[in-house]
Order: sequence, then structure tokens, then C-alpha cells
Amino acid sequence: MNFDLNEIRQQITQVDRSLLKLLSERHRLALDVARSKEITQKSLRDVEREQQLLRELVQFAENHHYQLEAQYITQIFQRIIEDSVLTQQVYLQKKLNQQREQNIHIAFLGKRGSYSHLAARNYATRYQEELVEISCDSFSQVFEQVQAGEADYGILPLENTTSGSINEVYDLLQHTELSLVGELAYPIKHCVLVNSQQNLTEIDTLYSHPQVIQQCSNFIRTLDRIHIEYCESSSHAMQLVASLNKPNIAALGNADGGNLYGLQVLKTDIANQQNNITRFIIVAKQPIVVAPQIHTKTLLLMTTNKQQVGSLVDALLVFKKHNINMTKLESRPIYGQTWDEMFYLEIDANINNPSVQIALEELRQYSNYLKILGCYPSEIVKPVDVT
Ligand SMILES: C=C(O[C@@H]1C=C(C(=O)O)C=C[C@H]1O)C(=O)O
Repeated sequence: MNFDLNEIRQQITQVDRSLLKLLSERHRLALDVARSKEITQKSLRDVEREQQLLRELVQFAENHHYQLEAQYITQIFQRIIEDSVLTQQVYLQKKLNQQREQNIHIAFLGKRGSYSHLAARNYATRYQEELVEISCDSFSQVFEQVQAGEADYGILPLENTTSGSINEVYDLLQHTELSLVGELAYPIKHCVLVNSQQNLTEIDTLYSHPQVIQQCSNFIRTLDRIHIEYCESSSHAMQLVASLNKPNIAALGNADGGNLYGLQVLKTDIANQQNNITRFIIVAKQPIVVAPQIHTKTLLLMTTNKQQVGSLVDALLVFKKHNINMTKLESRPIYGQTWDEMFYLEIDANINNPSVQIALEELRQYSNYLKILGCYPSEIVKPVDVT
């Protein structure tokens, strides 16, 4: 038995490299699968195959006495499968929409290090593009930059698992000519960021964006006599705290962003909910076509006839009749029309599918106004249930 730490660590490094090599091999095979499905038009996701695969892996480990927990195996392979599905999606979408740009200009709220910036980086990486950053001061500026052709895409947060819908973005969608072309789920991990390692009790002022403050309200309530300074974005807050360089102030933001401004993490994981994820949408000037093999979502904007009793129910029943799953229903006031409401409906559907087109035609009978805001690949890969 060898107990030399350096030597054992060298062996671990070797094993990790072998794992990486195998992961890259699997990644390459996923691309071959995508090419095959491009020809056969077979659905990209095969839940039965995934379940079978996971069950067999757990059984295989058990038969070989690997001493690895079933849950551990399942979680790791669910993550691997997620990468495989998204890799295939990107391949099919790039082929179909003939994206040839070397780099993509993405407009986002805030400065470098904001959550929107980190999500934009993620989106560009997923599509294997070089990101050209276009930092904006407001959500409306993100829309304007894309409209003006300064940016290819705009990235905007639509909802968060802790604080819910981002109304301002929903309202801006009411008036835009842009189309939704994608979505992205980004895990949000809020931290307290400071200039130097001080004690939490020395802090009397917190700087951040209102959404972040709301998402960390339980933690903030535990602090004595704290003053809140609202900022345009969490990155503005981080930059301000870094430039003021005072011991009594802190920014709430993410560790990666804080790092860009030379801030240190004083406390991590301060959000009310551990599972704090923001769903971003990606907007562009032109709509995209989504390959039929891909799990697709469509966002609709609709008003119903208020004079007609049960008009919203009638509208929603159209989806039931056509076996279309609705993933979200949101309502927002219409400015200038007191008590009138605009409905946002997100459905699991591809508008190029003839049966979906029939359903949308039927929906028009129950709506005064109906607009397709966009049809886009769902980039949220729900893990299969293997219990
Ligand atoms: C790779 C495939 O595509 C998807 C990804 C899977 C995987 O990575 O193992 C399994 C089934 C599909 O949901 C496949 O169909 O085999």
C-alpha cells in the first residue's frame, strides 16, 4: 500500500485525464448520433433509451462491486446526457439555420460580470462562437441594440425560481418586433463581496440590483441596521463597491463577477432558495427554424374577448384538444386600457408542425389579438426519472 500523497495525487490526475478523454469520445459519438438523426428525422431525445442506460449502469456497477452509490452514478450520467442532447441540438440548429458567423455580438444588461454577461458567455460557448460583448444600461437598451443591428442577439432574464417573472421584460416583449430564438437556464449563486476580509458585522450598506436584494431577503433580514443601495445591475454594484473601497460596504453578486473587480467573497449561498436558477431568453431580429427532432417551445402573446364568458378557458382548451402541453401562463396589464390584460402562453410546440398550425388557427377564434413571439429550441433538458 502506498500512502505518499503526491504519488496518489499523480494517479488521481491520470485517472481524471482518462475520464476527460472518455468524455470527449462520448461527446464525439453524440455528434455522430445527431448526424444519423438528421437523416432519419428520429426524435433527438429518447427517454426510454436514457432510462435503460441509467438502470444498466447502476446494475453494472453493482455487479462489479464498484462501491459507487446509485444516486451518484445517475446524477453524473444525467449531466453527461444533458451535454449530449444539447450538443446534438446545437449541431442540428446550426446546420438548419446556416449560422456562419465567426463571432456573435450579444447585448446584455450590466457590465462585465453581471449574471446576464455570464449567461451570454455561456450561450456563445454552447454555440461555439466567439462572444463580442455589448454591455447595456437597461433592458430596453438590450432590445434597441438588436433592433438597430448593433447586436446579433439580446439576452434577457425572463423568470427566476425564487423571485418569479421579470415583469419589465414581459412588458417590453409586448412592443418588440424581435423574435425569441433561444432560452438558457443559468444557476444563480449570490455572495457577499467585499474589498478586504472584513467581518459581516462591520457592513452597514449593501449595494445590488433590486432582484438580487429580493432573492436574498431572508439573509438580509438577519443583518442589523442595514442600509440598501439599489443599483442598475449587480455588476454596477460590484464596480462601485470596488471603487469606493470602504470597509463598511459590500456588494451582492456572483463570485466570478466579483473576481473581475478584485472583490473577495465574504459569504456564499445567501439566496432564499438553494435551487436559484434564472431562465434567460435570447432575442434576434429574424425568427429561426427549429428542427422537428428537437424539443421546441413557442411563446405566444394573446388577448381574449372579455365580453365573452370563459374566453380564456375556451382558448386554453384548444391546447388540451390538440394534446399540446402549456408550460407557462402569465398575464400583464395593457397600458392605457384599465383592467385589460395581455396573456403570455408558452407551449411545448413547433410552429412548423401542421397540427400546431391547426391549433393556432383555432386559437384565433378565441382571441382578439394573437402574436407568435418566437419558436425556439428548449435548452432545458429535464433529467429522466429512474425510480
Ligand atoms: C445519444 C442519443 O441521444 C440522446 C442522448 C442519449 C445519451 O447521451 O446517451 C440517449 C438518448 C437520447 O435522449 C441517442 O439517441 O442514443
